[in-house]
Amino acid sequence: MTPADNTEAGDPSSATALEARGLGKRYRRGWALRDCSFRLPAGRICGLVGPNGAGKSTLLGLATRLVTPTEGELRVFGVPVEDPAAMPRYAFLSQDKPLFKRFTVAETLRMGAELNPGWDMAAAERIVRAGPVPMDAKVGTLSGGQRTRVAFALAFGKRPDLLLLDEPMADLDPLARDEMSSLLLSEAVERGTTVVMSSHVLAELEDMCDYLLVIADGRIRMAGDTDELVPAHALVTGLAPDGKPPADLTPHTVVEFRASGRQFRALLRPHGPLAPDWEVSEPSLEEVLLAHLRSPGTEPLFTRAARIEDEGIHAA
Ligand SMILES: Nc1ncnc2c1ncn2[C@@H]1O[C@H](COP(=O)(O)OP(=O)(O)OP(=O)(O)O)[C@@H](O)[C@H]1O
Repeated sequence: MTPADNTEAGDPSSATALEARGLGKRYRRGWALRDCSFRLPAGRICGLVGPNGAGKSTLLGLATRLVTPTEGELRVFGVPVEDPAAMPRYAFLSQDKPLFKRFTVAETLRMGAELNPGWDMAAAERIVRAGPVPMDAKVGTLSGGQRTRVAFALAFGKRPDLLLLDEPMADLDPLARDEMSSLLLSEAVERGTTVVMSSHVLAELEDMCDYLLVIADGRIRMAGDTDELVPAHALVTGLAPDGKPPADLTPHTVVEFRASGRQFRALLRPHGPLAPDWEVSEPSLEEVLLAHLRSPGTEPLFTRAARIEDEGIHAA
């Protein structure tokens, strides 16, 4: 797909917000991200999940030009990320949310207006006022949660088509977290903004995200629509008298196997009928994620929407 195909298409929902091909970043210590190929369709709320050091911030850094790739390419709405034309399309909220402490909230928003041609002051003020955060307060005097709200206002005021968030809710109390997630969802849905949000809170991802990128050891392990990824798995329990995986499991991709006493419990991707004497249920998103995070060696799984052709990746 050419950039023109992607950005000029009448239906924005048919566009691709992010597309990575063979993307990789190597530091002196080794690869932080490797062989990263995926597609994120526009308009999705995408959770970026993985253990500490998996490569999530590196991927967000590559998407915002804070990190230079060692290999491969990344496109934002069809435009190579290094092309200045990509910059107005996205906003980034980093973990440390850098803001000028001596500026008041109002001055911070005015700075946003001056730096961003498409600035939407009404939207930025609405987000701040819902706090409530006093407009004349210096940023340095605000609580962590209030600062997060101002940072969100700065990001949304830019009216980005793609919003990249690195653990945005980490410093919020449960109430503020709930409030900011609703705000994030309603603002994103209203404008069709694509969101990529890294988080360690699996319940948060389950509530908010309709798309997932799961990373472990610098590689994409699972990518695609949540409502296809989860049903591609089954949670089965059955008899394993010797504590070993029974032969009936062989045709299936076993993500995780646990034996206790004479019973086993396995999370698997079925390939064909399951043994009739097993008890089978559909796992929750959290169960699927935990099993994959505990078993990073499992064959990667990509749904059709996430898959980059000819990369030898198995579709769900
Ligand atoms: N500037 C850097 N120089 C050297 N190594 C780095 C640098 N930034 C990241 N790394 C390494 O790259 C790997 C991926 O780090 P990254 O910060 O992307 O992980 P993460 O998934 O965001 O982790 P966390 O959940 O802890 O924030 C880690 O091994 C990290 O030590």
